[in-house]
Amino acid sequence: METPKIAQKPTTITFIGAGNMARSLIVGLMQDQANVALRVADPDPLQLDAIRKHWPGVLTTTDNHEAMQGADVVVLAVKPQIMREVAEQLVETAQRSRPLFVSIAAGIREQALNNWLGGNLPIVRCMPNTPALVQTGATGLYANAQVSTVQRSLAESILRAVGITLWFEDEGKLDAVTAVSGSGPAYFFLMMEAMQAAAEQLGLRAEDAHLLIMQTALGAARLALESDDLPAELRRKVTSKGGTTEAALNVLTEGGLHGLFAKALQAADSRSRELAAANS
Ligand SMILES: NC(=O)C1=CN([C@@H]2O[C@H](COP(=O)(O)OP(=O)(O)OC[C@H]3O[C@@H](n4cnc5c(N)ncnc54)[C@H](OP(=O)(O)O)[C@@H]3O)[C@@H](O)[C@H]2O)C=CC1
Ligand SMILES: O=C(O)[C@@H]1CCC=N1
Repeated sequence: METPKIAQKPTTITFIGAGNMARSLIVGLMQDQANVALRVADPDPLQLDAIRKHWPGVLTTTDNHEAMQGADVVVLAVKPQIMREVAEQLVETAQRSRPLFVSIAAGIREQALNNWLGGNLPIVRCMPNTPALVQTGATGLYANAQVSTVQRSLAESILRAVGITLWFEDEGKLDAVTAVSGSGPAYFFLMMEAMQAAAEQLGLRAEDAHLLIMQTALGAARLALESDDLPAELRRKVTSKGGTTEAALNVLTEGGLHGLFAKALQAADSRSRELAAANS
């Protein structure tokens, strides 16, 4: 006879804000079939309708306070520029119910957020990325001193349901994480766009170019992840002396690709710090 499973109470997770990043996390979590009950609050009823249509089990509301009632975890997923206004409206509910807050906002420091929410609350700051949508996300996490061991595991299990996680003991490192993996998918998408345009200029049909580029990106990422070789060695293995790859790579290096990436990531890191300074 099959042993009956002990039904565990699902963890209630409330999302404040149902934009691009929150939806990636929500879809990833629903696909993971984790034992969670999701609630989502957003001012846009159309946004909420779209979520309910796909996931009828998700409770949606335009009222942030209602969504927070009895939640174990509250994910703050609004733009950094409006985080203060949103958080200050939640003080009463936050101090009464004291859930674990998880902020995904770029730049906003834990100390500032804690002050806006009334103080002395457990807060995990994290920097996820949109590939969470297909459970291939990468998230950097930082916990303040009020976060218990159980809450730390809880935050980690939520983000691990949609990809890999990495803890940082120094909150300042999250600016670099934002520049590398938070914004990172956009760099690869831009490269795909550029390769697509170039491939079409070479005479390939759009759909053929698209398929070749996507599979090559996937193959390169999987190879780099699974191989014992570092990317530099994998690159060398593609590059025959006097061949086609060498011709292309010369153009990219002479065009200053390394310097461009250094400047681009520096700009993202600086912007994250600026957002922190403007909201401290
Ligand atoms: N996009 C990404 O790849 C990543 C984003 N982040 C972070 O995630 C956060 C959200 O970014 P993103 O998803 O891109 O932005 P979006 O603008 O797509 O999402 C923000 C959502 O918050 C809603 N909102 C506005 N005001 C309120 C309010 N008072 N209460 C509840 N919800 C509200 C917005 O509604 P409306 O549109 O109607 O104003 C919108 O749906 C940011 O802090 C960002 O730094 C972190 C990692 C990656
Ligand atoms: O562009 C942004 O500010 C957010 C944070 C990382 C990705 N998107």
